[in-house]
Amino acid sequence: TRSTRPQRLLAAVQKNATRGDPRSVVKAIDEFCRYTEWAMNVGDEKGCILDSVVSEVNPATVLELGTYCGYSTVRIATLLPPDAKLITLEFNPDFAVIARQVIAWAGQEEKVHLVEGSSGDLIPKMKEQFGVKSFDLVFLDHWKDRYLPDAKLMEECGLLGKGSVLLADNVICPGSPDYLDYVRNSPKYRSQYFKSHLEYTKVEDGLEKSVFLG
Ligand SMILES: CNc1ncnc2c1ncn2[C@@H]1O[C@H](/C=C/CNC(=O)c2cc(-c3ccc(F)cc3)cc(O)c2O)[C@H](F)[C@H]1O
Ligand SMILES: [Mg+2]
Repeated sequence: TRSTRPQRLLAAVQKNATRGDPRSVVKAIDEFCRYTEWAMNVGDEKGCILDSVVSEVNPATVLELGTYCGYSTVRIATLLPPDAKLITLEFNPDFAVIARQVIAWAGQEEKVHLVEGSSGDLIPKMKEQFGVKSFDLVFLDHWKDRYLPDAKLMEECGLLGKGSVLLADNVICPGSPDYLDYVRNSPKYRSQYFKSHLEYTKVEDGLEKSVFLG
């Protein structure tokens, strides 16, 4: 039967990227998505904004919601110190299988813990099961209607400390209006919009960076 888009993306990585070289993995995916087949990775333009926020926060613990093929997982992991931990959640097993191989090709397995399951089920287990006290950085890139409920769930589970940073993809396209309204108007957050474009297109999109004030 016909291959899936993630399978074709992985094949492009294994064909064009150098094993153990994360930058070549990122470049191979961006070229595949720009010139062969679009896929919903954060991409190169928004990826640079992601990189600058990761470098600024210099997080010891990171949570990513929505691994997909592992593109942003690799971008983030590459910038983390060796003892830092990146937990990424993905509930589609077919995507998880691909993401694990992309992360391995980039040589980032040590820093990445890909957990299969739903954020709604796993967030409440972060403390006891993964020994996480709080997350220094959370990258939200899963179903857009789940950004708000999961942000509130992380608050309720005590996973956000003073200074924790939420960075959300796609706040314009496809958009997450209820989340945007919440973080921009809640006294618990200081929020900032980074205008950019939808990956590999000229359509407007952007990232919202929201610092939890505790
Ligand atoms: C709900 N809890 C979840 N827990 C674990 N994994 C999850 C959960 N929910 C989803 N996943 C997992 O996270 C991923 C979901 C990514 C969704 N992303 C998008 O839809 C998305 C869409 C566009 C887009 C823009 C314009 C257009 F014309 C078409 C598409 C652009 C983007 O950058 C996106 O990120 C994965 F697929 C799903 O299994
Ligand atoms: Mg996205």
